[in-house]
Amino acid sequence: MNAVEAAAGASAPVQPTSLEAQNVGKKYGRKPVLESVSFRLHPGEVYALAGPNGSGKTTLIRLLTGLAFPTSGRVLMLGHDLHNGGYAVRRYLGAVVEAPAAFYPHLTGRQNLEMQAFLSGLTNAEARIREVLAKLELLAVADQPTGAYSLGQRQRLGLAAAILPAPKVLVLDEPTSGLDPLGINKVHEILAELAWNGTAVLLSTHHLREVSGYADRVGILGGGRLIDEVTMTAKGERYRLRVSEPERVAALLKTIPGIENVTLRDVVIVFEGAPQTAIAEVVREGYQVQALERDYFDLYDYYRERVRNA
Ligand SMILES: Nc1ncnc2c1ncn2[C@@H]1O[C@H](COP(=O)(O)OP(=O)(O)OP(=O)(O)O)[C@@H](O)[C@H]1O
Repeated sequence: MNAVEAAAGASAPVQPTSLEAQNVGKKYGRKPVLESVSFRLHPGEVYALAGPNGSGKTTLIRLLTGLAFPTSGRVLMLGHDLHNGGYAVRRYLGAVVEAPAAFYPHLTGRQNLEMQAFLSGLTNAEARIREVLAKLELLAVADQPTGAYSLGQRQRLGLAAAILPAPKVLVLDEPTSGLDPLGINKVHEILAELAWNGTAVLLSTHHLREVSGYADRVGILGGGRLIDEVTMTAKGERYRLRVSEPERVAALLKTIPGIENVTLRDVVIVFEGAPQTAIAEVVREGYQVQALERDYFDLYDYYRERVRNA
């Protein structure tokens, strides 16, 4: 076992971080496109990158996959510096950058995957190729030249090629662009399943509501900086409260131990923590409670606010 295999966790008791950006920056000429971006991704986690057009998602993905060099900082894949000596770990990477991926148009989908398998050193890949074609619902067109594929079919073949060698790290730039609604769902299902089986998945996306169902963290890029990182699994239970004097009650709630992140949205108070504690105190202080309900976290709303206020 060589050092790379050891780092990839072949028999090591503790798996290293799958993918890590450490203060990554990128300039084109004098223009900074990314500044000091840091995050970590572990095996089995899904990290979604969101951000407005031009915020730097594709640039970051090019750096994370070794297609471009950072101007500052470094990228670690499976514990190795991807741009400095750690080139061999790329064999554990599956990626689609600048989708849809390019294919030989005169070859069929299956032949393109056979070529990919050969280049990746996969032997006896026939069954695996059939498996990924079935997973991406491409068996019906598998023996047609890819030059005749629709955008959505090429997009799905790109993902099939990326997952063919069962990568430990999967990085995808907008894998659902150009897909119909059922295709979008299918791709998200596949990514969730891959993560469930241990693959670390990073994707850039504009489909916030879909990824919020299974992403562990969502990084929000704005103007080349990671302006926020939302941990989806740790989202506390939140409540919406309507009362007679919202501003005073919001101020009161902020003083109660265990009640956190109190905000006022117009006349509605949103807070995290035990609702019984909050209501008991509000009533004791003589305010009238008009309504109390669960506030489900909406990543899209949160993102809109965050980007607007960045
Ligand atoms: N090769 C390049 N040379 C100069 N500037 C570049 C280059 N590539 C990207 N940029 C600039 O970097 C910024 C970020 O671009 P990038 O494509 O990474 O954004 P994005 O978030 O992926 O956008 P979109 O959502 O539209 O795909 C843009 O201002 C873009 O013009």
